[in-house]
Amino acid sequence: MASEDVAMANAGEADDFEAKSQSFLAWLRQHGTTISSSIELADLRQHGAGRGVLAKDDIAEDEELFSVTRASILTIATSKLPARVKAQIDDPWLGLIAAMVYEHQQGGESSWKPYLAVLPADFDTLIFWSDAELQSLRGSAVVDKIGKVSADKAFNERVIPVIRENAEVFHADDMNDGNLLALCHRMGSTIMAYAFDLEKPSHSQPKNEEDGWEEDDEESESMPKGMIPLADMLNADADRNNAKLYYEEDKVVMKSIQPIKAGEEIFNDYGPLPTADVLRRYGYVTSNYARYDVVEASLQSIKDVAKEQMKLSDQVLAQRVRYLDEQDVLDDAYDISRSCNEDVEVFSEELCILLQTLTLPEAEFEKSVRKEKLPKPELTPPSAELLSAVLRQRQTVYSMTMNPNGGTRDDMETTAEHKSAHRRTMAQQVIQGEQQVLAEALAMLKGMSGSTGEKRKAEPDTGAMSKKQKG
Ligand SMILES: C[S@@+](CC[C@H](N)C(=O)[O-])C[C@H]1O[C@@H](n2cnc3c(N)ncnc32)[C@H](O)[C@@H]1O
Repeated sequence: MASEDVAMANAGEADDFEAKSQSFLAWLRQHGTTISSSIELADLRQHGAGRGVLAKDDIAEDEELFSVTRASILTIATSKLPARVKAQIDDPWLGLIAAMVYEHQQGGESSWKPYLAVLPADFDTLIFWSDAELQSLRGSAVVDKIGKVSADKAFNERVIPVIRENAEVFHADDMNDGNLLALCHRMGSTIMAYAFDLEKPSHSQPKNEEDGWEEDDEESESMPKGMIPLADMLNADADRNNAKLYYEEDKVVMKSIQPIKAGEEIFNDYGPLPTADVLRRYGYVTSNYARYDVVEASLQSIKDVAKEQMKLSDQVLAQRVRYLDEQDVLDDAYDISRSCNEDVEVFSEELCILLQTLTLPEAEFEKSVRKEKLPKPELTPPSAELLSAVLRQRQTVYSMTMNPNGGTRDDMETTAEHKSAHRRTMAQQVIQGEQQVLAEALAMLKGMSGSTGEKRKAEPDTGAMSKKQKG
């Protein structure tokens, strides 16, 4: 939504918004939260960013901004959900969903009521998009990562039956399965955008100190999850991250990691996410994350183009792919990154090995197999040409329904129409970002292959390398 629309839509609840913030702050203090007098919880709806935390005074590096007691973090362990019900759900993420559904259903009886009142009830995360809205993201691999089907299966099979079985505990007697599923979606999306993976106190150091980013998905899935009041009121900005959460024995502490000027916003670190994933997980887009944008090239698309371009028989293609699988270097899909992203290669080593393997002359491939060696992770002219063809084909898959007015029209009347238009505008930004990735990658490949776009026969390895591999 444009900021005026957000302001208009929110005008009616202005007082309510502020009253909720105040009662949340009072609740935090009652529960042992300490808050530096140099920061404030602010209304950033004019900027389309809900609540956020601002510096009121200049803040030095490594200054404590606030601390939250472990007991006020909402987890499956701290929730008042009866132990016998907790024992029925053994997954950290589903457990927290059940705990949040329980606390939400307790209404005024919940110890977290003033906190739950500042959490959103409405989301723009992709799980809530209609099929028509998702069409505007066609081409982006993010559409296949939403996971609605598997989430619904988990809710329907592992959470809702537990709620039904304990309907009295959950005050869910008069709720049908549709209402319960909607509540699971709401809590699941809240967790995705707000929850933290809780580290053990003994670490007493920032999340994943090694590189400052979040741990990978697999590691993250098994960690206990918790909703940390106030810590989750920090917005994010890939370019201006200035705060970090530290885990101590009986509290968590947010500290500045660089000097912050009075009036500046305090940002937490959401990780090096492509714009598409910021939209999927957090329901908004910003150009700040564009340097992390990627385009996925699937193994299948590479095989299809190789078959056509290199004139490989099915048998040869299968033999080469099998060899890479046996060597454990085969992926289902390969990310193409941007050269301005210093953290990764534009073309990964695994992708280069695949392309090399597919373009090697037969005798060289057989030699590699005999010696049990993989081709070097380099881009030779033939492999650069193969990749160019893959990426040119990839360009054609994207949704082409660009809206020159940025999604909004004068004749839009309902909130639903505005919401849908806003979502399509965000989708456009994702698609444009991915097309930029493709355009840059193709320009780089042109330099490597000297390609005119015409097909060339496979040539022996001449050792051309991608920009970053050289460095
Ligand atoms: C952890 S919460 C941060 C607090 C949130 N603004 C609120 O009012 O509750 C994450 C959510 O904040 C919003 N958000 C975070 N960073 C943002 C930004 N830079 N611009 C706009 N919205 C942002 C997104 O809606 C996201 O899902």
